[in-house]
Amino acid sequence: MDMRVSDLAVARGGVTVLQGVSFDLRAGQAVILRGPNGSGKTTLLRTLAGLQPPVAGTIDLPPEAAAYGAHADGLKSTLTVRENLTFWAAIHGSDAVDAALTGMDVASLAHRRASDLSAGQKRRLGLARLLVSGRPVWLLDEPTVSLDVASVALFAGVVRRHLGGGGLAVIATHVDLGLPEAAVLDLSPYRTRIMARDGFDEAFA
Ligand SMILES: Nc1ncnc2c1ncn2[C@@H]1O[C@H](COP(=O)(O)OP(=O)(O)OP(=O)(O)O)[C@@H](O)[C@H]1O
Repeated sequence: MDMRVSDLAVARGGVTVLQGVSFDLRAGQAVILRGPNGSGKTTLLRTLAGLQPPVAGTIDLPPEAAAYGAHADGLKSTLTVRENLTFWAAIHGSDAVDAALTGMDVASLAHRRASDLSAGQKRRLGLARLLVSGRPVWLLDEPTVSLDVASVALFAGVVRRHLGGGGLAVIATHVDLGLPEAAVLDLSPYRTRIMARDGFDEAFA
């Protein structure tokens, strides 16, 4: 599985925020997206995930290949941890619930309702969803928000194993994940002039 992004332009609220974004990822490779707040990282990830169309350019990636880990954890609050993963496993036709519970260290919380978890525990459960998706391309938006140092390291290990198994990852993050093997793509040069000059307040006024 390869992913090729060519000359991509993406928009939010009708305003083009990034243009001319190109990168290639092969099996086992990851890229970290960097850029200041409001520079378009989430918009780019949403576009890569097929949630919104590009303004221009191409994304060579079948939408069903990608798992999108959004800012929000997307949990079913009334279901337990195990039920949440079982729900997603059924959707993806996966039997990896136990592996996901262990992988993101939520096995001891398996019978707790998602609504009763701490922010960091919810985030770990949200990331465990990636493991049951079985999808090769992970598109992750600030995956380590709310995670403590140990959980960031755990997550880095999960990503590394995913890459080791031939997976791909595109990760927007402001923190150092401890993945030195990942390429870094600074989005600043691709910000459109209106975004770079006026900032988002003006652009969306
Ligand atoms: N729903 C929306 N409607 C209109 N504009 C939006 C919407 N959501 C975000 N924007 C604007 O689109 C631009 C890009 O936002 P985006 O969320 O992609 O940036 P980001 O790089 O992910 O930021 P952050 O680092 O703060 O998460 C920003 O100027 C933002 O204000």
